[in-house]
Amino acid sequence: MTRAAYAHQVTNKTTHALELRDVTKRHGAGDTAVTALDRVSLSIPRGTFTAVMGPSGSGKSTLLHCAAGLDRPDSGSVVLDGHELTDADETALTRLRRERMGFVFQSFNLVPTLTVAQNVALPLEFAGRRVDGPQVRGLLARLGLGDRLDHRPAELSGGQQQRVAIARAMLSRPAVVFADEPTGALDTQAARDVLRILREAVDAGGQTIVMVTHDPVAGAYADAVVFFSDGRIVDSMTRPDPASVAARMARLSTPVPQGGNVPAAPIRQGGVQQGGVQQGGVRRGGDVR
Ligand SMILES: Nc1ncnc2c1ncn2[C@@H]1O[C@H](COP(=O)(O)OP(=O)(O)OP(=O)(O)O)[C@@H](O)[C@H]1O
Repeated sequence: MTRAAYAHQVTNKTTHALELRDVTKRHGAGDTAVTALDRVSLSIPRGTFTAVMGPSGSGKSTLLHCAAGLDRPDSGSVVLDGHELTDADETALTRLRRERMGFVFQSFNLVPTLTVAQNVALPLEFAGRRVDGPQVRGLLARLGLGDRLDHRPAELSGGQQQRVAIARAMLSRPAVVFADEPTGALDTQAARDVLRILREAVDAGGQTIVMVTHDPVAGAYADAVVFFSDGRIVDSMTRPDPASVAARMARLSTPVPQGGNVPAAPIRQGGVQQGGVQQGGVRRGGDVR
């Protein structure tokens, strides 16, 4: 999908693949309780690539876990592909994860005893769905792994293993692919290859990707970057470039001087809408909860 089509699509609210409304999640109890997500609202249109960034401990993983039904929010709503996750029981959540979500992790999480082709087919087999052999081979060939079908993960480079994991996540064309630091364990060239593949999956394949990353270069491959700090969305950026993302991250990571305020970048409310990451927390004055 072109960026113009992306901008057009966000005007239609029914096209959201994922919607979080006022999601709050606390970890622990009593004096040691941590509010990892503090009334977070976020809408992700279908066919878009969103990066989630922020300092360590800002709530990114908790967001991903709540969005994928791996963690239950204390309050608020999570709707994925039209299904409310917060009401669903464990069986329903497992089915939703198998049928409508794909996952890509930093550490690839391939099964070492299975071949590349078997790893890619595994989620469909778990879901009891027919595996289309030519489709698996075609997908792996497009990802440059056509001659690696019968290899085991240990016989592949890190970049190749991550491409297998991407094929595994995308084979069933899930409503949302969640990627948690997908380039974190890769060298620069392999990371670029993986990011290009993710970008292509959105542009040519119409996939929806939500990616947590610390890397401004990776974030710049997305259509929009959402910045977290202390469990809240504090900014977003459309058409990101590495320098702007790095500058914003640097400001978020700057410790607050005693009695002082963190210098905040102006929130570009129009830009938020255009980029398709719609935040329920945008107030009239343009600041974000
Ligand atoms: N299971 C848990 N029990 C207690 N506190 C937790 C738990 N998981 C996360 N936290 C706390 O919640 C806050 C948000 O954590 P989270 O892992 O979501 O942050 P993050 O932005 O993903 O961090 P990182 O970039 O370091 O992975 C942190 O203060 C963290 O210490």
